[in-house]
Amino acid sequence: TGTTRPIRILQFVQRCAKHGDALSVISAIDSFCSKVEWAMNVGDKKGEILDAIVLETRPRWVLELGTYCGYSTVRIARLLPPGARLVTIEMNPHYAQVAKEVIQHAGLEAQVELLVGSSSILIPQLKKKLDIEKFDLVFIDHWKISYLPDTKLLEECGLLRAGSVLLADNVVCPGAPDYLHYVRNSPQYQSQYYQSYLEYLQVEDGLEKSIFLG
Ligand SMILES: CNc1ncnc2c1ncn2[C@@H]1O[C@H](/C=C/CNC(=O)c2cc(-c3ccc(F)cc3)cc(O)c2O)[C@H](F)[C@H]1O
Ligand SMILES: [Mg+2]
Repeated sequence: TGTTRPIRILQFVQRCAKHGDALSVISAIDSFCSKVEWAMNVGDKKGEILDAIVLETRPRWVLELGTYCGYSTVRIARLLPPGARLVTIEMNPHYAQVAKEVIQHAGLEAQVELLVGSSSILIPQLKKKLDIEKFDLVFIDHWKISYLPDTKLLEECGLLRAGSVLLADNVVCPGAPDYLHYVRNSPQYQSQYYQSYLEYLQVEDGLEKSIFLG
């Protein structure tokens, strides 16, 4: 009984962050998760690398796998050019509801399409459902064992184009070894590791940026 960690994060955001101010939502979550309760958000250090890659990519269509509480959803959506859209997939309805309210508090609901369901079911439906051609940027942050199968599914569904950027969280901790081997050895990808730290801790982690070559 009682609340869940995502609910406690949402309550802190609703109490301490200014409605419509994405930066205050981001810093409220980082403050809560670094001082009160750790949570698996990409966090402030890796978040700065994520921000830089969103800005350099200037994406029109972004896909996020694993919404959780919506922290990285807000980080990405706040940096999108007008008309650009972020599709985020979350299979846990409780997490999805929390994320929906976090995204609303940040005032970014117009830029975000939050889909509740498993990526393996929803990815093949995206072209039909959302009139999408290809994704310019994919942020991968769901179950680590699902990174590789879902990357192959994106390829098979024709959702990547030459130049599409995949950005994967946690390639060191907890790690995604089969995914890392694939993107670093496949001739279809140009891959680069960005060393950083696990969210809110002094443990190494990093992001892997992989450009699909088509
Ligand atoms: C498989 N298809 C899915 N489709 C839609 N939503 C999904 C799917 N699979 C999961 N979800 C959804 O995506 C989320 C899952 C995120 C998993 N993330 C982590 O495990 C993760 C773990 C650590 C970590 C590091 C050190 C340590 F000591 C303990 C933990 C750090 C991180 O940054 C992480 O991202 C959500 F929970 C799940 O419903
Ligand atoms: Mg992560």
